[in-house]
Amino acid sequence: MPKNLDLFSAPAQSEQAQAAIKIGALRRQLDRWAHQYYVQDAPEVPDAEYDRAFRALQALEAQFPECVTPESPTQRVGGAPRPELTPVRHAVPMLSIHTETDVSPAGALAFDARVRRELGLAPDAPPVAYVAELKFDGLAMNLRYEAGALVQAATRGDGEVGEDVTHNIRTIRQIPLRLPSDVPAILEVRGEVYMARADFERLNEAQRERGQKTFINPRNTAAGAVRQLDPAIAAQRPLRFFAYGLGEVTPVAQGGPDFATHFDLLQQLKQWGFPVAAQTTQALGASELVAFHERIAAERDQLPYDIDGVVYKVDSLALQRQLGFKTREPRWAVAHKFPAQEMVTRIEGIDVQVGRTGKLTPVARLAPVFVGGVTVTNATLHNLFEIRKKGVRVGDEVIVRRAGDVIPEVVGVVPGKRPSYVANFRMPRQCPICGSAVVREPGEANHRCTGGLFCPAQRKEALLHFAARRAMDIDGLGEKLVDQLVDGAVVRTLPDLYRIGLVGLTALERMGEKSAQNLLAALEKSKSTTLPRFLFGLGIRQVGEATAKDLARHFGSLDAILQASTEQLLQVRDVGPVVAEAIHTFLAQPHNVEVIEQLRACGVHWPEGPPAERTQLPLAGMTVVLTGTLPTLSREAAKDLLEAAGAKVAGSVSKKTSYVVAGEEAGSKLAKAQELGVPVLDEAGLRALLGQGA
Ligand SMILES: NC(=O)c1ccc[n+]([C@@H]2O[C@H](COP(=O)([O-])OP(=O)(O)OC[C@H]3O[C@@H](n4cnc5c(N)ncnc54)[C@H](O)[C@@H]3O)[C@@H](O)[C@H]2O)c1
Ligand SMILES: [Zn+2]
Repeated sequence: MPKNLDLFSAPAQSEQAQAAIKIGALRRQLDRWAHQYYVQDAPEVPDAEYDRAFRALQALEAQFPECVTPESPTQRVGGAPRPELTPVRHAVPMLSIHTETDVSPAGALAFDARVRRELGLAPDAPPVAYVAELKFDGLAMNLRYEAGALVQAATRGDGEVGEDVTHNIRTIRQIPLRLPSDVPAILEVRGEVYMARADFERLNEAQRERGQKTFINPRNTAAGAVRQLDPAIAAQRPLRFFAYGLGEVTPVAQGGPDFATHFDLLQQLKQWGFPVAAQTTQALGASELVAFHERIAAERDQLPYDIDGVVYKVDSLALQRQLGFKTREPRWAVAHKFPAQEMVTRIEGIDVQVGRTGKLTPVARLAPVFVGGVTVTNATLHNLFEIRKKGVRVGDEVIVRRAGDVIPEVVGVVPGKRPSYVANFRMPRQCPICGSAVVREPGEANHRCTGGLFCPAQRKEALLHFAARRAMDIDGLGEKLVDQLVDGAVVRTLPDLYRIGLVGLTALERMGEKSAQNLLAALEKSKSTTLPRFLFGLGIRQVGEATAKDLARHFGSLDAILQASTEQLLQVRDVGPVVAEAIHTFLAQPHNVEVIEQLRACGVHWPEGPPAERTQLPLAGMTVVLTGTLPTLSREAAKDLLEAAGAKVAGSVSKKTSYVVAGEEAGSKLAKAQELGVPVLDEAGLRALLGQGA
């Protein structure tokens, strides 16, 4: 195409005008995001998204330097301080750090090359000494000590003026309030306040249980806590600290410390009682920086806190001074990032998974996204309430977080990107695995499958629970064997357990004839049980050992329980509406009743009696304490017998104790009984009391 010289006589002009429009748009976008991030502690987009726009702006400004203004986000640090907090002017500005976003070793090579060039080093000059550190993902803090006492803690703010947050920082145990006597008169320690991942997960778990809004990530949670007005709230958020540098310090001429290297300075900080990350190390030349980056990238998931990269600093403080600063960043340091732990992607669908305990978890199917170093296609949405709170719908662009070995989760929706109308997600009313009714108990955030024993998703858990010592007490039926039995389709439901024969068992891998015989004997023995153990073993939600005992005592027989209405269930001691409803729902599922009938048909049996309402139990009102080892009865068995007879079994002896049953090696409880004059029985005496003869 021939050039039209007339029409394009001023191409630079229009190109620049176009660039100016783009620059304006990027700055507005970045300013909005930075406000949400730095001032509100509630980012709208992941860092990777912010960084991309930031780099686009930097590239345009590099091309059109006349468009650069001091207000541009590329020329400034952080965000405006919160007006409710007292402003603090930093004695030494708190800067940003130049970021190498190239996650390959090239990032370190580029930094080393720049340092060498700026120091005017010849190509054959020896390698530069660096310190390699972790880049903690928290918020920067300046701790000012005067005469060894913490007098002020301030955030970075816009780098010149930060916020006074001393009231909150005092609640962080890792930050010393007093320093040893050898510290300089003025000492400002700089470092990062952060929240450990496990603490963050626990905090969110608690929020979820209370049906309250969850936090997006540890960084913003830590920043939000530090910038609270109320120190009580900050004190409830478990915050931690790592030191990585200094601010103002008493000058050498006035007796201040004279460090030669950054590394020496960090060692001194450690001595004075500040936490310094163990990974911090000296590194010689670009090759050792690359090795550090690789090593930490591999360790990153195992670290107990989030890092978003590593930081390299020129070790010699003299060389640092020689290199100096650019507008917003030192020339002697660089941040070398790792793959982002939060990314934006689209939700293509929402599936529902059923866990081992019957909990239904909505899981987002995602357009594949590279996050936290792996490609992620699914992320948990936790439960229906989380979905509603976050306003997540299919088709939405969402922020996905994957940090450490925590399962990837959807933390929020990117606003303003929703496609045309999409219906709200609904929980299925039937379990997607077994078709049983799905319920949500009052006050619970989670939906659950009521299938219990019948639900394949819950089979292994149900079998283990049934076999447990306090339930049917099937010796030798542990996790590994249950896995084998279920995975090999040998056992589908509880009654199948009593149908496996020697042939079926010895066919299993690693199962010798002797162990098979032992298991069969244990199964046979378990058939003779008690009603409370059997009820507990069924794994009905809300029915623990104590409730199982109350139910058995109250109704006397299984059939009476099976026929009980919710109202009748409510008459049982300690059974409230939630428990009654759980029992009723369980027993209303025909397949659960079927399992019970089959177990009885297999020979599982227990002594039954008349309901407690009509007969006064022989030991009602008595309190008995067990101590020492009885000749034939186990502690559990003695307790079962006593409770079945209406006695209460207590853990300590008092004046109100009716009897102490003492076996061999009885200790202080026996002594106490004698001291208080409480009657003491041996096993024979116990059996007599129970009316079973000696
Ligand atoms: N998601 C958003 O909307 C949004 C908005 C604004 C900024 N951001 C994010 O904030 C970051 C940019 O902010 P920045 O200018 O504060 O730079 P930066 O956070 O990338 O680097 C400077 C900071 O690193 C921290 N740091 C951690 N370990 C350190 C160590 N060992 N030595 C020294 N400093 C260490 C300090 O707090 C320091 O202030 C980017 O990651 C950006 O993505 C995100
Ligand atoms: Zn189910």
